[in-house]
Amino acid sequence: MQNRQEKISQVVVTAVQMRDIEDRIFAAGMPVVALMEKVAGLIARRIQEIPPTLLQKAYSVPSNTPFLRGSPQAGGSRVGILVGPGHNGGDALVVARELHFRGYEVWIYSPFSKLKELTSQHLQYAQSLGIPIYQTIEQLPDSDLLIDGLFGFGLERNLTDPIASAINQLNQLPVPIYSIDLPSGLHTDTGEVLGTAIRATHTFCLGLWKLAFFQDQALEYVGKAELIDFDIPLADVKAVLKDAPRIKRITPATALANLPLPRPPVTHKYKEGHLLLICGSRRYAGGAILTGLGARASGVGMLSIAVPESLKSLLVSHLPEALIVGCPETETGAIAHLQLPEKTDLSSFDAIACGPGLTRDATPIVQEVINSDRPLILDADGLNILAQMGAIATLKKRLAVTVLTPHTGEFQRLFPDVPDAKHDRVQAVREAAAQSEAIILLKGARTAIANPQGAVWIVPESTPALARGGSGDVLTGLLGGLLAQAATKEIPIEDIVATAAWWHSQAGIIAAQERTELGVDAFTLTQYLIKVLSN
Ligand SMILES: NC(=O)C1=CN([C@@H]2O[C@H](COP(=O)(O)OP(=O)(O)OC[C@H]3O[C@@H](n4cnc5c(N)ncnc54)[C@H](O)[C@@H]3O)[C@@H](O)[C@H]2O)[C@@H](O)CC1
Ligand SMILES: Nc1ncnc2c1ncn2[C@@H]1O[C@H](COP(=O)(O)OP(=O)(O)O)[C@@H](O)[C@H]1O
Ligand SMILES: [K+]
Repeated sequence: MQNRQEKISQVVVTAVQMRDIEDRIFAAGMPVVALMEKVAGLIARRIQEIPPTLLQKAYSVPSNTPFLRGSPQAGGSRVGILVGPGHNGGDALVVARELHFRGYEVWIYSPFSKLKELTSQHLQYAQSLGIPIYQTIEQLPDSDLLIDGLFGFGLERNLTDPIASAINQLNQLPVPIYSIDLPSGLHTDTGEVLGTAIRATHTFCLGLWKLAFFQDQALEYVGKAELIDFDIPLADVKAVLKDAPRIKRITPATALANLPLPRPPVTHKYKEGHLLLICGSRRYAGGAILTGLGARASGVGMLSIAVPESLKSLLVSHLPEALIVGCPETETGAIAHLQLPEKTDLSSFDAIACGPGLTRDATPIVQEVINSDRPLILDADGLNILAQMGAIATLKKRLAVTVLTPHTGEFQRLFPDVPDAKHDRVQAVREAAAQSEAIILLKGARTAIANPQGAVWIVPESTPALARGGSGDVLTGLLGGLLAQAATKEIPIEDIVATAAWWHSQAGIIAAQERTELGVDAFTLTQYLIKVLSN
């Protein structure tokens, strides 16, 4: 059985769900004031673990620097506490009080005249302790660190002046900012900037992961994110989420559980999946190689790769283990139609992945695989051709599962009527999956995957090192290989898709750690895939 921490770490909630969960806890008897003490106490302890050296230099530290633990020696540091009108401000004031007693030089910025009662009481007590309190931004003294308790998930509308311009000025200060719950100014669900927002170096997300943390548009505001677990009972989480479609963070445990490991001791290559890749053109030869290398890393039992005839010897030289199927070419060097070896047809394959490097001249072959009854992944030009056919109507006719792997541009071409994928990627991918009855993987800094039933999986961490031509081709091959291997097992396809996306991102992260964010070209990425499992 999974332990509580693992289960909590998978959960992602909206603001409304978080409010409902908290309400249940309060209704059950937990006093609000006690919970605030508990939560803020945990935050204060985390702040004390930041070594002074990191504080002074933190604004120049790369965003992937881990928190350093076990050095509670930061007494004497100057900490500015930014206090808003609600309970986010209340949390911040408890942190202010705790740090004051631990020997930090604390000041408070409290620009609002009307505060919630509990927040007001904490402010009054802080004042009685002699902690300086300022109402205007011009009065603020220097600090080594700012703690942002202006707004949490209670932010309701766009920020306006004077608080908006104060936030803009605070963002200019050369000190790290630690946000409580989420950076003030971000929409809790969409991650949209409501007027303006704090650019945090770190954010302590309280209790359960909020959706904003996984929306691309929020990432540059969130900085390094950490969950502060304050013992929300799982029963309350379940009670609130029971009927809602799930949004799940993919964790290492869930991803690894879906891998075809260990292999049964008695097996053979066709039992471990036969994947057909259809990719490449005279113009885009490399994409076919990268897709093949991604598939190789999946461990798939048999790999066939259909390419234009003129690419055959190139592919053989890079992937000697694969069966390379040379196909007749169009004048432009695209695959004209599929020409499989004798006694083979599409039913010979456990899965098909089609698209990287095809060019739009390969329409007949895309049509052919769409008409087949095989599990199918469409990527790149496969998606562009599908968009021309009319994605939703075409996909609804399919008899087997389809997985689409668009980036935002491809997504918009496929689903022009789904609301802007840049505004709320999670909602957009969910809607597209429901409309098309396909599984959709929307690529991005935080890749999101949805099934037609409305469930969503999110890759919680990745690296901009992957923003390079060809890394998507690697993912298509990897996913194809896993899908083919899963054909004989009873693992839901969407779980396989989530596993592939997680694996791909982890390989990028490990490669970037060793080689910097500039050292992860797509070929290199293929060489790091297996390290994710063997580390
Ligand atoms: N109750 C507790 O003890 C707990 C508190 N937590 C903290 O409480 C926060 C939620 O508290 P609240 O519900 O009080 O909400 P917030 O503190 O996020 O802010 C809401 C307050 O801001 C005002 N407001 C909203 N939008 C505004 C705008 N655009 N301009 C000016 N004012 C605006 C509202 O009128 C309200 O007073 C969480 O984010 C978290 O930090 C919880 O995480 C843990 C439990
Ligand atoms: N900023 C980023 N952070 C993390 N991953 C990224 C980022 N930008 C791109 N990626 C990942 O890199 C891959 C790019 O794929 P794609 O856009 O199809 O490009 P290509 O087809 O040229 O390889 C996707 O898996 C995507 O999620
Ligand atoms: K905040």
